[in-house]
Amino acid sequence: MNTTNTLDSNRRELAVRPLSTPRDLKAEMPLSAELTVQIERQRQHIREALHGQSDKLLVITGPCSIHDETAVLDYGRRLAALNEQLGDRLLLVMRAYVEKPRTSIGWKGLAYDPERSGNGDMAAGIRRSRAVMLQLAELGLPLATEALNPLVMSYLDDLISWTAIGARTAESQTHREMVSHLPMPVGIKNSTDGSAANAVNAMIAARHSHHTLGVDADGRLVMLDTPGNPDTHLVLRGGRGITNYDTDSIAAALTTLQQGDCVAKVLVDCSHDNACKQHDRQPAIARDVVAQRVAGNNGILGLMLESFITAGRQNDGAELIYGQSITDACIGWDETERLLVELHDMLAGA
Ligand SMILES: O=C[C@H](O)[C@H](O)COP(=O)(O)O
Ligand SMILES: C=C(OP(=O)(O)O)C(=O)O
Repeated sequence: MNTTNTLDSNRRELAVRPLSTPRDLKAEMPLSAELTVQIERQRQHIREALHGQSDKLLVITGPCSIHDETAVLDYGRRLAALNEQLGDRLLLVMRAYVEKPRTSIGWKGLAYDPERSGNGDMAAGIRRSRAVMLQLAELGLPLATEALNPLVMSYLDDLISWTAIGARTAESQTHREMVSHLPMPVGIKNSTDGSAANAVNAMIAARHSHHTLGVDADGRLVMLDTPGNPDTHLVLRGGRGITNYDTDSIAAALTTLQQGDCVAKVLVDCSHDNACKQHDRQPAIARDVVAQRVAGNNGILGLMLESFITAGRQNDGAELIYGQSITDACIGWDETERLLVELHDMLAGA
């Protein structure tokens, strides 16, 4: 599978490296019958929170990106243990992000370049992504990821309970068509300029059926008739340095959603522009959002945290600090644990 063909092109040399089909990789690393049931149940729990049939607060937490599977599994074990204690009020979902959208260029994630050498190796990257997600799911955790390349998602979709469409892709027709056939709830982020309009248009587009081009499980080009996805919601992540988690911004977002006849629920991303890219602002934002919810704002579905074992971020290199992000800065585990316990206590007053 690591053959490299060089094809002639009128314009430039194109290297083509064949990959396993989604069917073959899934057969090599299959979900057990128990895991299949677990993941469908976890998706259903999120749908219930989304459609007001459960009052659990959805909390999506975990590293900005996966670069070290050992540290990510360590985080997953800690989160799974905490879930035992907090799962009656919090619906904890772990971020398992293997694709990173970049503002311009940069490491694009485990699925693309698992050794971070710059050479890329998607055969190994997608295999390692599926392997680590499978191990995380076996800990009993529901998983969240960002769907960036629809073909990457076709290797991983059965493992995921919640998917994000990022700020940079919410306006893309390809992504909207993909959401319309993803089998799980999907959060769509406001654009990097802070506007929610693209995300709301994406929700409207994604709940409809589409005729589009796709690739089937055996890698054949096919035309897809998608069913439409009724389980989408808005994610507020701020934009251009301006936050949008305050009561007025959330009220405005809920009005925009109602005008588009969309599910009037928002999830607040406490990181990114809401934290002005300062990871240690996240806890105060999370407390503020949960206080709004406890005060009666049921339009708040939940929140997202960028969190890992060691706080902060580091540049990639030979000697890396264990459990620290090499993409966006995260809060550390001790603070995450304290915060989640505190949010759980706050919800006792809801
Ligand atoms: O969440 C991660 C980053 O904010 C996103 O991937 C963009 O990163 P960049 O601006 O460093 O490219
Ligand atoms: C890239 C991310 O977010 P955004 O699309 O909001 O920048 C992320 O959550 O990793």
